[in-house]
Amino acid sequence: MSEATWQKCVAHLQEELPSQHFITWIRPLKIDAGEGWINLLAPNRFVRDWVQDRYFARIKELVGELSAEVGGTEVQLLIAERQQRAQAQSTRANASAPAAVMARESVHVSAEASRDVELSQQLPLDTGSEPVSPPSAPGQIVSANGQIVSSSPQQGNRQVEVEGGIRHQSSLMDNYTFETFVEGKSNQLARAAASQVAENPGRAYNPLFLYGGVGLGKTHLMHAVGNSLVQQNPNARVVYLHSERFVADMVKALQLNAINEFKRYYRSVDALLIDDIQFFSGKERSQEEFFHTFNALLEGGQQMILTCDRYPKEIKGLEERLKSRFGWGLTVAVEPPELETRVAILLKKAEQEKIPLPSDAAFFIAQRVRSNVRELEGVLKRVIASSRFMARPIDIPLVKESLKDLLALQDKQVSLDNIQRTVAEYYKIKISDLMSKRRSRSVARPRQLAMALSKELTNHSLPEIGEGFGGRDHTTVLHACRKIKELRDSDADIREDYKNLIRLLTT
Ligand SMILES: Nc1ncnc2c1ncn2[C@@H]1O[C@H](COP(=O)(O)OP(=O)(O)OP(=O)(O)O)[C@@H](O)[C@H]1O
Repeated sequence: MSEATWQKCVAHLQEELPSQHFITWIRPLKIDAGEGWINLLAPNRFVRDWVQDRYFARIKELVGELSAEVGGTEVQLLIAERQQRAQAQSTRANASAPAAVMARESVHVSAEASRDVELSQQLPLDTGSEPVSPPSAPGQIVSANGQIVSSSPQQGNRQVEVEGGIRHQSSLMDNYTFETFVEGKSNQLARAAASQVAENPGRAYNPLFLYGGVGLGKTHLMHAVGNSLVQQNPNARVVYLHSERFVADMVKALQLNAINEFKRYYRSVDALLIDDIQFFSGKERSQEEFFHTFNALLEGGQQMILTCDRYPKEIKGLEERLKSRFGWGLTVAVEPPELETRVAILLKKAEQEKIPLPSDAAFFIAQRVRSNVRELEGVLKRVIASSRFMARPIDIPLVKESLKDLLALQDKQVSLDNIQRTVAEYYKIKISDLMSKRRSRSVARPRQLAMALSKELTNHSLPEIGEGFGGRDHTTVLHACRKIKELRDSDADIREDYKNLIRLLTT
């Protein structure tokens, strides 16, 4: 392999890649070549890993084609850091241990890097306020023509075919769209805010901060915005990553003295989506870096969407200045979906799977799986699997059969007694008050709540519940359920009480 052939390869890459990517990753490569082998020498381990992960396959392909054109033999390609040259040569001399060996090594480096911040805190602090400049890309996944940039390969991992012929991975989950997101009271505001952001990135709400418990659709909404931005503008540089990945990238960049590339990369995006920012908690160096990134993006009018499992002010170990900045845009809660939304989600997911799901079966499942949507999806998958396995259509008997263990556990946990005891304790009244005929508000409201909870959390029929509450008629129970539903919409205290009681009874 001659220098001239390598230069041809470089020329191809220059055409295929966005210029900033070419300048950052390809141009610094030097070669060391001989008959039948070529060793790419990267200035540091960081560039080596990056090229290894994103460009190596394409380079290999080009080198093969170009050597064949000049009648050369098969070329063995390696990549190493410049200082590892001797080692790489000895590897080469010893055996044919090319790309794969190096590739494995790069995976190892990433894992090492995620050891996090204890290490990074010993490293020099760079307050980093240099201007935004063209992208380079630590630990990220970049499309060949820059049209999608995303991160965190453990996410979507879908292959994207892009102009220029290089295949890259993008981690925007393409099924997490607005179309596949079911709207209900619990997520209405978050859904509306996300659509606004998708329509007016950088202007509507910046940052958009979504918070709420696990598995409630925050990540889904975030990706929906990202997908929408890319759909509207295929050149939009949308970066999605988990906050742990941000930390790991930063640690790695510090270790490898490539912090400026790290900064440039994160500050050059059109939209930065960071999931589960509670992981920044206690990681001071990452917070420092993120703070500067945050400011640069905000100043540049680039959109940020952040998710967290709690309200920003409640994140312990997070700097006050970050907490206050998170509130500069819009902070919206995503709540656990109510029964009707759970049913709608199940029906939608079944439709996506092209499996008929009768609404009574959907209702049956939704009444029993209340904690979050991820769990709901898991249960539906189980039911679908049973249906396929037994070659039977989904109906309530099949659902009961496939969820036998789960239902048995639930029946044990939530009983009328349990509900009555919990409600009485919560309102500091006597259980006998719940059974009594007393009509004063301080007793009647808790009683109605307890009845509504019994309908929601147990499999008892209305007459059975009435019976369990001092022998009342089923219409009284029905009235209680309707009243509580109405109050949950109009009265914040009742809404809060209901939510707290559900939590007390189900966790
Ligand atoms: N309203 C919804 N409509 C359709 N699917 C939903 C909805 N809410 C959640 N999901 C689905 O539930 C699963 C979990 O959602 P997601 O990962 O977005 O939750 P999350 O709030 O980000 O949770 P975590 O904090 O655990 O990451 C996903 O498969 C998502 O598609």
